[in-house]
Amino acid sequence: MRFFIRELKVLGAIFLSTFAYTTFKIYLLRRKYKHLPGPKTKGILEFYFGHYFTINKYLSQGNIIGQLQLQWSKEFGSVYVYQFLNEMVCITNEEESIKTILIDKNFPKKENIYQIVAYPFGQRFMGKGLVTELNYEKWRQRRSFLNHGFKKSVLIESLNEFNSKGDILIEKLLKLSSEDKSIQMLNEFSCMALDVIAKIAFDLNTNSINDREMKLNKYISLGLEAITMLMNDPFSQLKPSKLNKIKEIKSSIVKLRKYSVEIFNQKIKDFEESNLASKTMLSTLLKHAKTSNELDFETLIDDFITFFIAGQETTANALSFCIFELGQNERALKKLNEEVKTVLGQKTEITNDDLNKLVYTTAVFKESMRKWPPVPAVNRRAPEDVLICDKLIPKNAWFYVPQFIIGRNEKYFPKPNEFIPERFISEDEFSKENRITSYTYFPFSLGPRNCIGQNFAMLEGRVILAKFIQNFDFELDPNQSLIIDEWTTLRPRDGVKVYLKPKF
Ligand code: HEM
Repeated sequence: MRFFIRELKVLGAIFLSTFAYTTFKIYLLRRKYKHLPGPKTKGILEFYFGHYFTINKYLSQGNIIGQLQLQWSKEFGSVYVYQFLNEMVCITNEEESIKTILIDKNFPKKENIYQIVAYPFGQRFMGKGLVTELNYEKWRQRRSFLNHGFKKSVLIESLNEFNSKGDILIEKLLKLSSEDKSIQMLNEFSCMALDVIAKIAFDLNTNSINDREMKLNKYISLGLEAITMLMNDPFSQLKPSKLNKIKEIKSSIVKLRKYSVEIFNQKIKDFEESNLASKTMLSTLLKHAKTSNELDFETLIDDFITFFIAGQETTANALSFCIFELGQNERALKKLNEEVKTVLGQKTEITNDDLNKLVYTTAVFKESMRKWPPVPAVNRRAPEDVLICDKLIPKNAWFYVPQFIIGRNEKYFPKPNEFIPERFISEDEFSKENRITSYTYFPFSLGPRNCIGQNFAMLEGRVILAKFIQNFDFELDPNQSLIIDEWTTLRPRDGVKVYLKPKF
């Protein structure tokens, strides 16, 4: 009994000292950021947890975090901070500050956030792939040899592949449209985008557009859901209500890896037989792996998975948002229809010349990424003190760099909640009222760690949007919610359901 009491005392002492230490650390943290504006915390609970409860309540009401941050931005100005558990999140919506963080200082990615992306719930997901590689030297080496394949001039050679996957999608939509049911466009775009990246990057014929059993989409979605769950609520792992979901997610990530290893091994065999003559991204990776001691098999799989995820989700969401907005904006849809009819008529093979003429189509794609940037923010850490909007931000601050919020800053984008593609057309008067620069509009991020696939996405997005408009009239199904979810990427909750009417 006496032994038990002694144990209890020791445990009590450990608990008390941990509690005192945590309290002191949080007190110091809050003091360091006291000079900065931002929503204040109330009471003892918020002293420890910051705005954790406010944020989770807000999200549970069907909102995305960007909307709350946007409200705070309007209230607290161009730079502000809020506490989230034991960290301070620093948000700025000023052009100059974006330049400082992403270009001039080129602050590194915030380690613990990208660690979640790499290993959600401890499962290797993107691992040390290009998005989540935090070792600058290793990343730089890989990025520099991969860059070539993503140059516009190189990708234009693959326009036929974008066209042919687009045609398969149109065929499928034609069939579905005869069934007199509404069609969920996000689903269809996701399958198409998966097939495009599989073919162009890895010379793989996944045919998920026509293969309902293709599981890759589901595995990827669940992995992304895991990341968002952990970012919004690091305690989700401890909540019994989430246990089944987490089990499903973990098993899905394991299956994704297993599937990737299988196809990757098959591809390696094919490539060895063809002496790595192909010019796809996969052969570039394999060639590099042969000459570099750094790149092991698991990292190759990480990159394989990374390119599937980064190349599929984002583009599919961007395209779905185009349909989402066009379905609610008759005027823009009419103009787009007219342009596509004039430039393309009934031709099926879209060339680079056609794309140059599809000015309004390009503007629609860009405007939809302004309102709904598929990647709504990137996370950086300041390894040194830095002046942002004349305010001193302390070393190690967490910068949440929000494409979503800047895209809705009235100073740069008048009528920010309206969908007005003309703001991206330099000849249009309205574009002059906007201030669109690399630092106010950056859906693909900025600086050395910007999106390697942006040319790819711009080609794919415009080809597919133009083909869709060329072939169909459509109406949004009124029986759907227009709520937007954030699963790392932004996505329409009901996937944009439409009724299609073929034009020909
Ligand atoms: C509309 C489509 C797309 C959007 C909005 C988008 C956006 C972004 C953003 C914001 C980043 C920076 C992420 C960060 O710093 O955390 C990024 C990185 C990346 N994206 Fe994209 N992306 C798109 C399409 C693509 C495509 C089609 C590919 C591949 C073919 C791709 C591959 C990548 C990769 C590999 C990175 C990491 C680059 C690096 O760190 O070196 N993305 N993308």
